[in-house]
Amino acid sequence: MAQVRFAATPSVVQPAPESEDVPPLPFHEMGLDDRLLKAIAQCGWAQPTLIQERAIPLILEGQDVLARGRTGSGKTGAFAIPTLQKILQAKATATQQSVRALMLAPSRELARQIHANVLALSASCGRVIRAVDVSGAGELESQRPLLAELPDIVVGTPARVLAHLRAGHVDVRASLDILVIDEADLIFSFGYEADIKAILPFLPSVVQTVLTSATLTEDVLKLKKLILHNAVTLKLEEPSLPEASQLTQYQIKLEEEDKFILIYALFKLKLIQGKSIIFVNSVDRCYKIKLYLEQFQIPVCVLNSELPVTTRCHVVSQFNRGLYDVIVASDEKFLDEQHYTGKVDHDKERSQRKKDKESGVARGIDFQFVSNVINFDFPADVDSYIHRVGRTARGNNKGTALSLVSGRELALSNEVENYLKEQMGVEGEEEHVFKPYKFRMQELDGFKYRARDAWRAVTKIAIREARLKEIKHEMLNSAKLRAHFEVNPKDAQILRHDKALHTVKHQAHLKNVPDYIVPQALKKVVHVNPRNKRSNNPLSRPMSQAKRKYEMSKRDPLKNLKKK
Ligand SMILES: Nc1ncnc2c1ncn2[C@@H]1O[C@H](COP(=O)(O)OP(=O)(O)OP(=O)(O)O)[C@@H](O)[C@H]1O
Repeated sequence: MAQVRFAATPSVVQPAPESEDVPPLPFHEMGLDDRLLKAIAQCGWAQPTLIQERAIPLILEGQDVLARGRTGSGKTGAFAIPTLQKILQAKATATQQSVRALMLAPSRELARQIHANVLALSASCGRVIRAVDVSGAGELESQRPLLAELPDIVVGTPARVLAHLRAGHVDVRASLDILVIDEADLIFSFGYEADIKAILPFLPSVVQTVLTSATLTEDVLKLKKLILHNAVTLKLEEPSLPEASQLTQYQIKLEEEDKFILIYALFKLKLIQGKSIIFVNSVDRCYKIKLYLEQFQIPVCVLNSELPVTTRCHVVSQFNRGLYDVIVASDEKFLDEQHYTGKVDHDKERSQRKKDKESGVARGIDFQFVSNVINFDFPADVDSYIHRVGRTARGNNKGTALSLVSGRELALSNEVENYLKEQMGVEGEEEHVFKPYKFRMQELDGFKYRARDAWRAVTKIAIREARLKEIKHEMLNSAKLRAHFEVNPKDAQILRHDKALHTVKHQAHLKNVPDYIVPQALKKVVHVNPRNKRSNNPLSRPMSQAKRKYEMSKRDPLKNLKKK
């Protein structure tokens, strides 16, 4: 039956050393402060990733660095650790508090993540290091007090940081030691080039600069020329995705109906272990899968371009905290939104931005400890595949990717596999990067009828209602609209009591998996419905309402007492 089981909770593996004779340089041999080593250990980072091993010593030496590393290679730690070390060193002798590091990221989500990483890595330093994230959506003026305290590290999007510098909320000309521009290629795609240029006159004439990027585009090289001096370029010759020992990539050829039958069975029979992201190609499909899986009591959350940035951050943080095991993500239109970056589109960059059309969800956002990525719909191109699959097997963790490929998607999947084969140096027609996911679909016949029922129940109207419901929920919770609702409580009421939702027809039987539909081969390994067994408790057996009432009253000691 299911010959391949998904990876269990990820375990840590060693980073590949450059050659057999050169062992990786461990963190404790990098001359780092004990407080940092303690925090690194608390993050669970046993060994540096390749990019960390190379970049940390260079940045500590004071070199300008352009670090190209594949997605999930640990670039944030590569610049955050040496920055913190330098700040600790400087503060040991400094007499004045000042802003020493500026970290720019192309989106609020990424800025928030960098900030969270910096806080985690400085957790053992007590109050010695202060870091603020100014990328939030609030008023510029409200962040002024944060900057007035001269935090050691300021994190933000280029537009926000520039606005503060122009407003005179902070002056770093005499104090800044290090400038980091993370995801430099996205800085261009998101139209921040002009802001970066405008920031430069507010910086000291000489400042150590670190650029990180997943790709070395022309734009990134231009930026390197503009702001880096005698920089070392770390162009790690790694394939775009981790090697097979860290990331297992499976593929199964299935048409639409079999796709939804399979995911139902995989989740319901717990053949997938650990946290998973299911990728689809549109917002509608996102809700379709959510409403479909929810009928089987498989709780999932959604992430898509319609949700405001705060909600998206909230969803990712809930997922990271383990509140959900499954996220359904779609990436359509993600970057066309003004609110993603908090910035007006620049026409010039628009066409380029479209190329990145899925990086918003998939790229840069750090879903933690994702064991599996499932491509329910196959992505549109190689880049999208890499960005999606790059959400698992991050840092030194292991992961699995499973692509469900229909006949129409086969050509795309071959294209992606050929690209990966070339990158990984896999030769020969018979050799594959995508392992076949061997699942005998005919044994899922018992699941078919339930799956069809549930799939059909998710009508277009149900999807529209689900999307509307989420938007209404966002409006009711919007900080910006709160004042309006206080003055106009009727508006809030209307939103709350708008016409009843055409929710998906509730089919109680779908939540259980009767034993007779479980494939014979899996009966011994899966444990579904432990409550299916007849129990001695009469209340747990199916019974009419009248009978239940009678049983309840029989069990209620007070009622029994009264009768006596
Ligand atoms: N040395 C390490 N050991 C184990 N895990 C690590 C290590 N360094 C970083 N990680 C983890 O790996 C994940 C990816 O790190 P990070 O976000 O810095 O990657 P990235 O290269 O910036 O990726 P992207 O380009 O997609 O943003 C994070 O969850 C991080 O906690």
